[in-house]
Amino acid sequence: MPDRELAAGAGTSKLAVTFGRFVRHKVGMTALVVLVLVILAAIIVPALWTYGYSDITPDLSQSPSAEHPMGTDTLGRDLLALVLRGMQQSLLIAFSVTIIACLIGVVLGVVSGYFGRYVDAAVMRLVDLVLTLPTLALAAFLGSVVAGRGVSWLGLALVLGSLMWTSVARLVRGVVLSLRELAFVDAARVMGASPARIMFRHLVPSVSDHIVVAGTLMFGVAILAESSLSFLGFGVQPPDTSLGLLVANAQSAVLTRPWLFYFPGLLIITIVLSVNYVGEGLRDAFNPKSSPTNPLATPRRRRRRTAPAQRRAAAPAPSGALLTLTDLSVRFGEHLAVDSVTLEIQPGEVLALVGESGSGKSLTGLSVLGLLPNSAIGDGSVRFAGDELSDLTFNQWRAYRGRRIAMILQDPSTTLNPVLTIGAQFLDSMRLSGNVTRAAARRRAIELMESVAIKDASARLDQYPHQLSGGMRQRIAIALAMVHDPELIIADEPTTALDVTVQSQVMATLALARERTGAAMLFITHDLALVAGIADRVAVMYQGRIVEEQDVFAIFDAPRADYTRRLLSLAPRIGGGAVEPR
Ligand SMILES: Nc1ncnc2c1ncn2[C@@H]1O[C@H](COP(=O)(O)OP(=O)(O)OP(=O)(O)O)[C@@H](O)[C@H]1O
Repeated sequence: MPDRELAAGAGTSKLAVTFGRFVRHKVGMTALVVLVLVILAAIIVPALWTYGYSDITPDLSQSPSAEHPMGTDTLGRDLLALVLRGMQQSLLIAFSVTIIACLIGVVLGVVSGYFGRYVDAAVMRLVDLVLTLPTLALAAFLGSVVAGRGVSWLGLALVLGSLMWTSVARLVRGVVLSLRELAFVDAARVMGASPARIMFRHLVPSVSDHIVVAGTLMFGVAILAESSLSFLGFGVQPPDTSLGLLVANAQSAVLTRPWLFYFPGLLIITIVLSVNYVGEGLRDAFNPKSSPTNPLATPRRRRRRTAPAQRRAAAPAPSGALLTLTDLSVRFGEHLAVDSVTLEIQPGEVLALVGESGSGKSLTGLSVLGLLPNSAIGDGSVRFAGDELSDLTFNQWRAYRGRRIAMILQDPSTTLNPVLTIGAQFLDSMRLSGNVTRAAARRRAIELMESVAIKDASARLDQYPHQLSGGMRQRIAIALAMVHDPELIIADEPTTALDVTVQSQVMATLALARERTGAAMLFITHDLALVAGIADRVAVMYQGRIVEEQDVFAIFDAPRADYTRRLLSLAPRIGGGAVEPR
């Protein structure tokens, strides 16, 4: 985990962390500087420059000189003054198009994603319809209508904006579809919030990063669209000008007076490339995991390290531990959620990580798989079988996730894909490690399901998760985690979402599956009673720190930390008796 981020992010908000990431994105930052310079030039220089864009000088068709740095056109107008005016108009139109398209796209996207069903179908058909329209031809037609009525740049921006919103609408709809089922939306509903409030107060801010990136990229497209329209004669009309119009006017003079063509052409390229690179930088800054080649995800000092294949053969950690966490910290702005956690798990060992809600257990587990939330800033070392994991790239992670380290999460109803049959989910998982025939996958899936006590496994393979009970779903999640015979299983509160009677069956299944494969396990729970039946060692976590770590017998017989004693006093006694280690 990038410690530079920790330094940059300590005591700062998510926005500041994102800004810090963007500032370190060299390409994005360089592009932003270029873009700002271009915009400043378009705003400031016309007021300082000797010539106005409509001034006629006696210097006809002059090549660049000290008097006219970009030369003059056939009418004697100074090209620098024209280019500056062209930049103003092109930037103004592109900016307006972006705002209009984003407004339409966000409103339709969020409404479509939130209401779903008929509303969604109607909006999506509208999107399809607009996508089938030949945008440029239609914009040319509408542009000529508005231009004919003397409508200015705003008319052109309205025409383009009303044709270019579809990508934003589809993006926002997709994100809202996945967000609307989350608990915070239900909570807002329960509090009596109106749909409009839920959409624009709760959902739109959650997609703001997507909107900013999409808007930036659209700005580049809008510059090109305006230039193309003006080039075709349907955009900005003389005596005013734009970059596209200047290029169009220079067409016939490319060989005789090339400066008329090169300067506005180069500016269009510069602006569009800069905007695109700024968009790329923003995307990486908002979501460092989004790009496998994102330099922010793999700081340079870490990229020098060996590839996973080489590291697999590397010597194990000196202690022989399978997993070693050293000084692991996770921070959200000023909040230190995990504070210098150091832990070891030996091959085949079960370490229980116990603590109350919010103590940092899940974040510790997620750190092992490099799956921290985007807003989290992590630091410290995670060594697995001698390999340092904290600096892997997206592709390098694939050698570990699901294959060598498996994770079982709290709620099987959300971890299993609701639209795939159980059989398809086994097949998908098995294909991670190479091609496997359907028949072979089916045989192995049945074997795995029987090993977690699923009766009638063959018939279950054709069912969907919603057709199974909660306990069955979690046992299938355990079987899925075992597909690749992982060396380490991270089980994060695997029974919390189940009712008490099913809990013990699932725990027994988990213990059996682990014993059968000999995998080590990090068992995360807030329930000390569960720990007794499965763990070899217990680490107790409180407010982000490990306050005690002992053998499972010692934890129950002679707890050292006050907090552990308090936890023990709260642990339920099955049948009223004491909690017994296994
Ligand atoms: N995405 C996030 N943004 C901000 N804070 C977060 C985020 N995820 C977790 N936290 C904070 O980090 C702390 C530890 O969270 P974590 O999920 O690791 O706790 P936990 O011990 O696993 O609790 P639980 O069993 O309730 O999940 C909590 O204070 C939580 O509020």
